[in-house]
Amino acid sequence: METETMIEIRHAALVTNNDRDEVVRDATIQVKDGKIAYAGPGKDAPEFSAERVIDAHGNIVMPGFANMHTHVPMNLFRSYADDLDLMTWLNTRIFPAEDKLTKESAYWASMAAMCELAAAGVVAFNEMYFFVDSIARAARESGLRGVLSRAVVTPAPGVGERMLAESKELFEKYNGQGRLKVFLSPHAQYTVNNGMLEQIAQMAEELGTGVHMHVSETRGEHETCMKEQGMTPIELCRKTGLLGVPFYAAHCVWVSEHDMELMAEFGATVLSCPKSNLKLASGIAPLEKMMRKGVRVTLGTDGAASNNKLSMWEEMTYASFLQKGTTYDPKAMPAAQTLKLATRYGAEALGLDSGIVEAGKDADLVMIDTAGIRYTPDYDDVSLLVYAGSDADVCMTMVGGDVIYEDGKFAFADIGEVKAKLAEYAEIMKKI
Ligand SMILES: N[C@@H](CCSC[C@H]1O[C@@H](n2cnc3c(=O)[nH]cnc32)[C@H](O)[C@@H]1O)C(=O)O
Ligand SMILES: [Zn+2]
Repeated sequence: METETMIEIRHAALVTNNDRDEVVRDATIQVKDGKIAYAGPGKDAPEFSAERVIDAHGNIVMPGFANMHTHVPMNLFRSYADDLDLMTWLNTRIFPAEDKLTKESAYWASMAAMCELAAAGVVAFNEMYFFVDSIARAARESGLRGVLSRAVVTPAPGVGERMLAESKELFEKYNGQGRLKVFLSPHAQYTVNNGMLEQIAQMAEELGTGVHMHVSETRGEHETCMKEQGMTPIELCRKTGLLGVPFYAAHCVWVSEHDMELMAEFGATVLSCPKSNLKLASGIAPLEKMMRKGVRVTLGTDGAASNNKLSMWEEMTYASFLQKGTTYDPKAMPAAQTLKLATRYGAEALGLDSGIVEAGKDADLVMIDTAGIRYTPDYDDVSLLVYAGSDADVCMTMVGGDVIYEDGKFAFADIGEVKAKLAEYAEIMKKI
């Protein structure tokens, strides 16, 4: 990867994403050693001996997205199984296809996802899957920040223990290496027994790491858990100790008032995937209510087989509009708050030092090309981004000061090769 240590971006419209939601016109952003050295009015910028100057000529610079729930190798399964509910989708189509995955195919599918994420302005992703070595390899090559986790399931005695041991090895191998971190991951309440949930909570406590889990995704999950365990999945997470460690709960569509209070009390993070929840007909998560109760809410896409795009732009639109539409309150999830859910709140939840564009932060930035007709006229840049923006507008993605994507080109991948590999592996899936 070609890297310059000192880059200066001039004449940008800077969406800082700070507490005051400041937008700075004709801004200069100076990047040195992976960090933002200066971000503010161009006229006040200090002298800077840049190795590269980017003339942003009015383009928007904003913090990159944190995609908080992904299964990146599932890029191989896009359009493979549509129009099914979660359980039918998993049991009849996805699990059999996953049996045919290999280290190599999982790597190339992850590479495809890295390209899709980088080109759409994502700087960090929070991942749950298996073939974690393949994912780590793709993530490292891409330069994206990745929080990886090995999903644990307990279909038969001994299986979960083996997967948990593997999770610990992965933690030792990758956590804190470069831009990678490692969490633990019970797949879901309906695939993991209570004893294993307790073991995972204990190990997370010992390792000092987080836990990423699918929680209360469907009505069936909620009802079965109530019937069999006499409590909700979130209440079970408290009972087994999972809420006592940094806890990252994907979906949370079927949550009770008490669940929301528990999540607020324990500081859990909700990873909402509004599009995936709609496509699998799981429902709509009550984000507005959760936020009013003090729960930290962030956004993710889920995998390419249930979305079917890894677009944080679309998640922002769906998240905001669904809350407005279901609460009958147009003030619900306004643009600036929605942008924070998709960027800063995720970065903060993952312990990253980005999500705001200001001096001292890591330079995890994206540049938005404002030449398109949708950016004219320009009354409000944040509104334009959230309500009118899209993947295609991203013209540059920078992580830790490294430009990993620019004007259709990837610093880390030959897109033709990635596409050819996926086409080849798809032939195997077609035979199932
Ligand atoms: N069965 C694997 C471990 C599971 S990886 C994570 C799993 O989550 C599945 N998955 C993807 N999206 C969702 C979702 O929205 N809800 C529940 N599971 C999902 C995905 O297909 C994958 O099987 C093994 O043998 O090691
Ligand atoms: Zn998922």
